Amino acid sequence: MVSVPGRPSLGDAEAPSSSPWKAAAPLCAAAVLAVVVAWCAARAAEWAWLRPRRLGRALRAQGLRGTAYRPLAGDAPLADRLAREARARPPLPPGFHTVVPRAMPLFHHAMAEHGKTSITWLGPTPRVSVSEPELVRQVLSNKFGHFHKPGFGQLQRLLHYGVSSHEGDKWARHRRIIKPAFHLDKLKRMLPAFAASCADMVSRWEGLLVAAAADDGAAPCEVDVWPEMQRLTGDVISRAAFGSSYLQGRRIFELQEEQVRLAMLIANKIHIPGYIMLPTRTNRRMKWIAAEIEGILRGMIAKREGALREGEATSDDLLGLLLESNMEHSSGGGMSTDDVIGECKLFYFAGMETTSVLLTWTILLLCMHPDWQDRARDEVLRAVGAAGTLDYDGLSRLRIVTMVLYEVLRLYSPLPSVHRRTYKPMELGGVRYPAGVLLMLPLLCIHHDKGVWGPDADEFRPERFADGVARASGGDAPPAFFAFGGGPRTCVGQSFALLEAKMGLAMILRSFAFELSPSYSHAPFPAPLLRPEHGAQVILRKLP
Ligand code: HEM
Repeated sequence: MVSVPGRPSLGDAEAPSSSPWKAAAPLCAAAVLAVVVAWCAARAAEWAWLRPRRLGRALRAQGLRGTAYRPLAGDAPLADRLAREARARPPLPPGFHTVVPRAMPLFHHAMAEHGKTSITWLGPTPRVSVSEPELVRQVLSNKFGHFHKPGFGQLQRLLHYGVSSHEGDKWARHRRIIKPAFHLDKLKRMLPAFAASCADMVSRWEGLLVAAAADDGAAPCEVDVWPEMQRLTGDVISRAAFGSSYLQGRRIFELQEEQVRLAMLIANKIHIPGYIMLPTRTNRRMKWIAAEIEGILRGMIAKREGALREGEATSDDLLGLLLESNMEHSSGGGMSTDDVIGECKLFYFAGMETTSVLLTWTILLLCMHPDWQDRARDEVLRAVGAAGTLDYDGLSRLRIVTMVLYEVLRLYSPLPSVHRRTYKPMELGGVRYPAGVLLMLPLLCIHHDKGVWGPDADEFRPERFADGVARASGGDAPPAFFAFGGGPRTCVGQSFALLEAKMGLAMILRSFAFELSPSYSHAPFPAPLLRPEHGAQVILRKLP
């Protein structure tokens, strides 16, 4: 650049005009940042504090009352005391199953104090628990589209994202495509897969008994049936979902098991917005597993779709049936590959732990009620013999086993509660709810309600199901049995679960006798399914 002495150079001339901008730039950036921070803080305050308070005020104005368990508001001692009392309860008197105060102490307390529709605060957000069966039925039927499932966080999306998370048209489309895969005719064809998994378990237990006998000459041995049932139902769903690709299915199952363990580790931090995005070791591992599972499923789906296009018959497994149904619906808008992956992941989550919880409590209750164990075993031996094949006809003859399973589902409902959020302002049971209220339907409490089930509601009495579910709660009232939910979103896999449970129980009953081990301690704990907190130790004996 040429500069003439005494005159400012071009560079000098430019300098004064650009310098105010240069000086202002950091100020502008700081101002923008301050606005963004203030906006985020206002949004966070609105969602985390102001909005819940407004909802609480609106509910109280409607006459609803409740109990708050807000540690910061000095309510912690009450919550602590209830939780302590629930855990320190003495052993149950034989025949009685007072599960609710132990498994849901806070809601039990709120309902005892404030009635069947009451509010509970676990933090600033009010939850309304509704336990009048007629109102629960109205919420689940969702006739006017007033209710949605509560929002699903990023963690849940990582674990599974299928029909249970969708709403509106997307939910209806997925449900239409999935439903045929669970049709009874299709389930009948999956029975050999169920039988193979049960036979593996029985021979494993026989091996344990042989080893125990070799050790000290005494034949019985102790088994914790909780992990055993998890293994069984994981195996069943791997075979039923992926047929010949069963080994890949098992790999998915193992990966998902690890994912659930990791999810439990971070469960108490997940309400922090964006927490799952942080590059912590657990988060990175979670994402790696999600990508690995997706990779395996994508490969399987591509192979099966290719075979379908070539006109090859699908196999009788859930994935094959799902793809077949998807192809039939493709003209009216089928599911994308990502959707199919989401549904496959959901089958594990929805189907595995629920059924293992049911089978575990069934074995424990049959230990506590040996007369029913004998009656159920006699029935199995009469219906199918000690070594006969357990086919669909044989399983449908098992009346006592079915009654036992329903009674266990009532007393120890695997899903103790389900949730809904009001989507629009609406009225329910004479109370006007604004949009955005979280409703908790405590299925377990309803199943133990003496006003509904009679004074023996806490007793194990399978004979109440002798005339079917519809008449079990007595009188002409519609059934107050919600173990599989209700309305259009009722469990799509309930026939699958019941067939699997009948098969598993029948195979165990005809090979083994069982009683509670002295090391067992009774502690139903919702985490979030109702599992035995300290395991389910039983003493097994091989039947002659
Ligand atoms: C004892 C076993 C089971 C119990 C107690 C159970 C319970 C339930 C309940 C209560 C719901 C309704 C949730 C709500 O309304 O928010 C549900 C939904 C669902 N269940 Fe099950 N379930 C069991 C087994 C299974 C199995 C074996 C499968 C599949 C393999 C399955 C798949 C599903 C699916 C996909 C949904 C969502 C349905 C929808 O939103 O449209 N479940 N289950």
